Amino acid sequence: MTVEQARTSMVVADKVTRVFGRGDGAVKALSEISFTAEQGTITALRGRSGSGKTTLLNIIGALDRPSEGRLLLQGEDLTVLSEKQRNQLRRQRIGLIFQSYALMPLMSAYENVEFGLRIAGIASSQTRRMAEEALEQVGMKERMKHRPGELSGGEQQRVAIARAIAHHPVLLLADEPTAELDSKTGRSVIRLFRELVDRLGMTIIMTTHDLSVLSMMDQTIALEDGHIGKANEE
Ligand SMILES: Nc1ncnc2c1ncn2[C@@H]1O[C@H](COP(=O)(O)OP(=O)(O)OP(=O)(O)O)[C@@H](O)[C@H]1O
Repeated sequence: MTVEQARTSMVVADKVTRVFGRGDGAVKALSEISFTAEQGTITALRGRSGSGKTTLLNIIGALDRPSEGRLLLQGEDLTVLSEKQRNQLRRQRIGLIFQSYALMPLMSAYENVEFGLRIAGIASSQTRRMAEEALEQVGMKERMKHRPGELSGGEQQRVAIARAIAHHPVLLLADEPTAELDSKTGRSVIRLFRELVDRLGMTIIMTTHDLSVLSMMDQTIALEDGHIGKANEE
């Protein structure tokens, strides 16, 4: 990796190691993981349960810090930032999608997205326009008055995606975004990801167990027990 590459890539993981606990009880969840994700691409982190996917995603999303190694976002080393700086960076530049959607059941789709923007500190004069725009981008504007319980799993996931992209992040991180969906709906979520990449220039990193979506990725990083797996060499 040249210095120039490190500066221009969206994400650079440089020998990222994460150890939980100390002494005899210590667990090495990640061991010297290095990879690069370029702007405008979709990367899958795949591997069995316990292989370290979520731990790595949390470090990329500045929710956690490596024990050793560096994580660069747009050339900036996240590992040297204070917690306050990391929170601010996450609010401005990163969108997060969780497996279980994490939508508020008593709020409509629109209110869920708008609430997310308010929490992110967006001025109230802007939140309506930004929430509607995000719901439009995921094809949910017509159904935005519905509550999550009145929507299908695929539609709920679209609302969760709208909430994650409404503040215009450069990087979208998704933990098992297709796990709760049937394979057809799962593929349509990945097609939506592709549109976000092509139309908005977003960069997406997602974890998955789902082999059927891997052909739709630009890059797959296989993890095995916290190491980069042999599958990457195939
Ligand atoms: N906070 C923690 N404290 C201690 N050990 C942890 C912690 N978080 C993760 N681990 C351990 O680190 C390893 C990797 O876990 P991780 O959740 O990253 O795997 P994963 O590939 O995302 O699994 P899954 O697909 O089940 O979510 C596991 O052995 C796990 O038990």
